[in-house]
Amino acid sequence: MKLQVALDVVDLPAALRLAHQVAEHVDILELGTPLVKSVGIGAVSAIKAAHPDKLVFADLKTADAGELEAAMAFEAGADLVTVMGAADDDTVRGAVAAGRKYGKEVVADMITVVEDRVARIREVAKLGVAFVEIHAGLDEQARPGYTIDTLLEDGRQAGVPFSIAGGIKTDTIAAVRDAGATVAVAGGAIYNAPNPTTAAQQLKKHAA
Ligand SMILES: O=C(CO)[C@H](O)[C@H](O)COP(=O)(O)O
Repeated sequence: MKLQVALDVVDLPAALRLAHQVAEHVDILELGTPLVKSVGIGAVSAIKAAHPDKLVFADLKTADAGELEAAMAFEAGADLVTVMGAADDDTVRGAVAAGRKYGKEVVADMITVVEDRVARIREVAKLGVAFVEIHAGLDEQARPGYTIDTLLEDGRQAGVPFSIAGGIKTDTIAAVRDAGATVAVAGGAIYNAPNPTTAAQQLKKHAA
């Protein structure tokens, strides 16, 4: 299972600093949606230039104009880009078409899809995405009683390649691996840690 760090900071120096602190222990460097909105698509190029040996993931969460937005990320140097799994099928198809053109990959982010999630995961998988990200966003995580258990159960049932995002920590990452995820995404557990390097190292260790 790969470890993906979500660089959920809002300025480029902070993103470069965090990437530098954790790169040794992670496989994928994700530019979080707020970072891209704050800095612009050029942030993708800056992270890729600093870490050409890492997969760079642009979390655009595209909701429309899939081909155009995915192409922007790939032109900037992204290896993977997200499109909303809740978007129109043609938006997902458009992003996938851009992926084929650039030889890069598209991930369907299932954030906000809660009802019939397994059925929608299977539908978007057929549209040609590399994998789906089964995801509880920060607002959902903040609700009382939140756990990642339903994400893991849907991953087990879906029967397609998936990643998990939703507040993964050192005490839950092994369950993510055991559910069969190809990628575990961790944001807050790393960027909120007193020592992000140690946090990334510990997550990688618990995922092994
Ligand atoms: O895309 C995101 C929020 O929409 C986050 O990057 C993702 O949820 C990972 O961060 P965390 O581990 O803090 O949940």
